[in-house]
Parts: sequence; structure tokens; C-alpha cells
Amino acid sequence: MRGSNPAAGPLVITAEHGAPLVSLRDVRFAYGERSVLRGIDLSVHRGQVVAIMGGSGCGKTTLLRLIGGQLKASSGVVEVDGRDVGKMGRSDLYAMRRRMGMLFQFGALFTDISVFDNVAFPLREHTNLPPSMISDLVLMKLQAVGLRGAASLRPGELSGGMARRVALARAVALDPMLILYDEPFAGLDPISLGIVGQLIRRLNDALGASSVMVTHDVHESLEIVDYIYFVSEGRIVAQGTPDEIRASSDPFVHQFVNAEADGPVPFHYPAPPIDSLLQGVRP
Ligand SMILES: Nc1ncnc2c1ncn2[C@@H]1O[C@H](COP(=O)(O)OP(=O)(O)OP(=O)(O)O)[C@@H](O)[C@H]1O
Repeated sequence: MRGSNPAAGPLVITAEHGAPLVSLRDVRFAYGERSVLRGIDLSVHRGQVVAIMGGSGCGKTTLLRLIGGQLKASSGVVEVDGRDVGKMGRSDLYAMRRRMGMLFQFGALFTDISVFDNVAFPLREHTNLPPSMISDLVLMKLQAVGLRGAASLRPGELSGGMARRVALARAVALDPMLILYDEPFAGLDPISLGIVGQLIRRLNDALGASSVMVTHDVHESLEIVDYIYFVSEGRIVAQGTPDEIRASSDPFVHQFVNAEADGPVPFHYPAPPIDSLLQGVRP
């Protein structure tokens, strides 16, 4: 089984892992009339880090929101830790979210409080722990992301990579069973990106958690995840372990791994032909 060493290779799923922590079965979702997800089947086993990739607007963030219970599926089942998220009431949802860490796009920190207070925020909000214990927990989380020395700084005094690491520390403050990341690498320079990637893997393994990460960064993901799903037009179009993805000849995977501008993922958002719209330039 995979330990804390990211070089140890993908987590091998055996019977001992039991039922997946997250399971989506034939999940469909529409914003009003606009159908976004058209029958998604996806599993995240305990201990795994799983990436979800796909073109812009294909429904990746929507998938994370369904897992986090911020949205309800139009049909199909979203199960987390054996419970149907779509059927949970408010208090159950609140209790479940307390066991999830979330880092949404750009991991926005509260700008007018210190790094320490940012990481302490979920602990103060969701627990009745005494201040001395909160302080110890915050310092341990900051230590885990290498920023204990930055505890008294304000977010404005941090680099982009440091700010993302603080957001990671805050996302895992409550020792979550599941961590959801939306574009954790967005806007980072290559070195920070590598550091954040390794931290995502290490925090997952150290906590014995599972992680789902929506990202465009194929190469970093291949280094740290156990499994990858590719989404297009509301469906899973390819999936596999990093080795399977690297060896794949699937045109969709090929387009992604090689960052090609066009291919199965179209460059253009669906629209009528442009010559049906232009009025003065017809031949
Ligand atoms: N609240 C909303 N109301 C209506 N449509 C929405 C809403 N949120 C998202 N959409 C649409 O649903 C589709 C999927 O959005 P989503 O944010 O899940 O995509 P994504 O794959 O995460 O995109 P990106 O990679 O660009 O962040 C998009 O076409 C988007 O325009």
C-alpha cells in the first residue's frame, strides 16, 4: 500500500480498501435547461489522490460541488462515506462538510488577518477546543507546509506559492477524511507548483485522507495522483493510472498530455457558423 513517499507508485486497490469513499453513479446535472453532466460514474478509494481533468467549462467544478453537497444531482447517486449526499438534510450536510477540506480556486485567504488566524479559522468555527490546543494544531499544520515561521505575516506579505501553502494548511486544519481541490496549481510558478503538488500528496498520506483534485496540470498530476478521470461534454471519456495515461493512445488523452490546441476538445464554444452571423463581409 502507498505510504508517505510520493515515489512509491500508485496506490493499488485491493479488497482491503473496501467500498470507495466517494462514489458517483450515473450522475446527471443541469443548470436550468443547460445540461452539464450527462451520466458520470466515478470512484475515489480510501487513501487515493484522484485528478479530474477536462476542457474549460466541461463541468469539473460542478462535480466537486456535487461531492461537497453544495449542489444536488438532477439524477443518479453521489455517495460519500456510504451516505447519499443528495438525500442529506442541512445538519447532516454540515456535519459531512466538517469532515471535508476544501480549497477552491486560488484558495482565497482572509486578507486582513494573519496566516495563523487564517489556519485557526476553521478550528475556531467548528470546534470548542481551548486556545492553547488550537495554537498547537495551527503551528503543526503550518509546520507541515513549511511555513511555521510565517505565522504572524498577513497574506499580502506572502508570495503566491506561500499563500497557496497556507490555504492548504487551512484546508486540512480539521484533519479531513476527504480533501477537494479546485485548480490548486492555478497561477503558480513551476517551482511552487511542484512544492504544492508534493504537499497535496504528503498531506493526503499523512492524514490517511482521500483527495479529489480538479486541475489542468497534467504533468504535475501524473507525478502525484493514483488515478485520473478525463471529462468531456458531461461524460467520462478516459480514465486510468498515471502509467496507463502515459501509455494511452486515446486521442482525447493525447490532446491533453501534449497540450494540443485542438482535437477532441474543441477550441470553440458551441455556436452557429460565423458566416451566418456576420452581416457585411459576405463574398
Ligand atoms: N451557476 C451557474 N448557472 C448556470 N450555468 C453555470 C453555473 N455555473 C457553471 N455554469 C456552466 O456550467 C458549465 C460547467 O461549469 P464548471 O464551472 O463546472 O466547469 P469547469 O469544467 O470547472 O470549467 P473551468 O475549467 O473553466 O473552471 C459551464 O458551461 C458554465 O458556464
